Amino acid sequence: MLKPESNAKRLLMNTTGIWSLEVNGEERPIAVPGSWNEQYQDLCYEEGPFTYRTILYIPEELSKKHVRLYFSAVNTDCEVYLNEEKVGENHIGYLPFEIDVTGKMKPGKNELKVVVKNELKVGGFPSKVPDSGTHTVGFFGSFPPANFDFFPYGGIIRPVLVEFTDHSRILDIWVDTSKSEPEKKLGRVRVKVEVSEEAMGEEMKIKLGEVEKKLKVTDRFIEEEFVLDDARFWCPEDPHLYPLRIDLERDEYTLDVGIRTISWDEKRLYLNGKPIFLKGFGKHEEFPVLGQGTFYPMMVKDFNLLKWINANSFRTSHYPYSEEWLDLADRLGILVIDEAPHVGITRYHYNPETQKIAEDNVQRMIARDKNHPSVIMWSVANEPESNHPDAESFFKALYETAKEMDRTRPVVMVSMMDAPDERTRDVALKYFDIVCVNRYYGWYIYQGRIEEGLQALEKDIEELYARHRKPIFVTEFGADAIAGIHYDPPQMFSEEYQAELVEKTIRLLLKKDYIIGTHVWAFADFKTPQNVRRPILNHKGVFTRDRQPKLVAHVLRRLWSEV
Ligand SMILES: O=C(O)[C@H]1O[C@@H](Oc2ccc([N+](=O)[O-])cc2)[C@H](O)[C@@H](O)[C@@H]1O
Repeated sequence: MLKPESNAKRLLMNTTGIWSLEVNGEERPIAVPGSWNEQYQDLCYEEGPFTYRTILYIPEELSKKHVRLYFSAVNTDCEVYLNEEKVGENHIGYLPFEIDVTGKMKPGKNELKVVVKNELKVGGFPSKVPDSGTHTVGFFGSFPPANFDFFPYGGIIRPVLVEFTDHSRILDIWVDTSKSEPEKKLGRVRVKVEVSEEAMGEEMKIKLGEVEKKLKVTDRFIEEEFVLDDARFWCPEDPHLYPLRIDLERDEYTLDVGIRTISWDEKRLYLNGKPIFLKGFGKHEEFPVLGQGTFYPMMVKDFNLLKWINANSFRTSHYPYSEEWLDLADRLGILVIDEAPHVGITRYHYNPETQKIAEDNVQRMIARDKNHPSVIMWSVANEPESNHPDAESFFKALYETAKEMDRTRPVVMVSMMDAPDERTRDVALKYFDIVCVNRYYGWYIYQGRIEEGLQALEKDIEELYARHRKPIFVTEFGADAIAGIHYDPPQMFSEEYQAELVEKTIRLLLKKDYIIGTHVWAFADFKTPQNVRRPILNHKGVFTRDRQPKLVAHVLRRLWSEV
């Protein structure tokens, strides 16, 4: 599935703006994209279902085109109706889905209706804590009872687009540069294009940079290889993109291609044959008032801050982000660990039906993001209950699903398990290419005792390496700091404590030659469900929720300029 594009042969209509939301038979204005929870106080904790409506006006000539509705993301379960006819449904958030409505758009006025429910479900997506009784403590008494640590925002969170094309059209494009030889500056770009039946017999032009190939379309799938001498390899220092242009007689599509290779061995991760160390963060796509609604200034600001702080990467914890994040990452040279919307997976997910859904989610993420040079790794889940015996076959299947679609990138699962305590033994981590772990020494354990925490961390990491003999990526560590709180000697929740813990953890991990990266949790403060550990926000941000630096930001900026 290709992201809709506007060009000389394709027309794109954006429905962004004020839609109508029906709540208990009453109509209210609602912004799309956005989350309902932050636009109305009385809807803050509501799961719906709520009915969204908007009107689409279509000129007559466009109603005869191939028409596709593209929902960039709806959280979470939804049914879509066009002029009162049900045209589609979708059941996972954070991933796009398309609906072919060719022949169903009338000239003039059309009503688009979307019924959305954002229900937390035990064993479902989004995941609910199995026991959410009011007398349980800590996260298990959270409200709303999300089985994860960020606010479960609902609604049409990303743009809804209507794309008009000819019936003869380009359906998908795959780009593979993994056979390139960086030492020889030799770029090999394999391009595969899928077209509709109607394109058969047409002439196609495929142009990469200055090289153009012409051919006659005789098959739904067309494959070509471009060989470039003296290629500019895409990397954080020089994120060079070559425009790839596909032309049919009645359709066209342009995609930016970065030529680069990814590889790994027992100890290291390599970009273009050279070891790369990942410096950066886990983060969230959320903001006051907007909830999880797409918001472009925040993306530009966050990339600006990533550059300012000398980071080279981030993880799209704990769901795929808006596609524009990846377009910007390609352009600016930031590496991305792309994570499936699988957070809070428990033993209640380990059944064939849910496994099928999870496999589908992984496939949909890879289908969406496969062509981005910035995506360096696929993560199939964050912190599942992976010490449960049934986790083994579940995650093995997700690993294989990802590998079947893409053998060129490492596939990982982010584990909070496999610590020295035998009860945390991870049964699935062994299947993955790189060992990714989240560790909170000096925070949840060894509270207030940074030095002892570091010793325990070192032992833990050494044991992990001895068990797995694979590169280790510490995908989370950190401490809450409430901006403006200072304390000496450093106390938990002070800016000093966070700065010391983060700096010392990174310095310790840098000494191990099998550590391929350290990602601080988190980039910025973010809203969570209500519970005793969270004064409205998770305060582990290196930046505040409105993107101002805490003390640790200055420390990281200096540290990361040296490594
Ligand atoms: O807690 C955090 O700040 C972050 O850590 C991770 O979740 C944990 C929650 C509790 C414990 N614990 O009690 O040990 C450890 C980890 C999650 O990946 C992340 O979404 C969350 O925001």
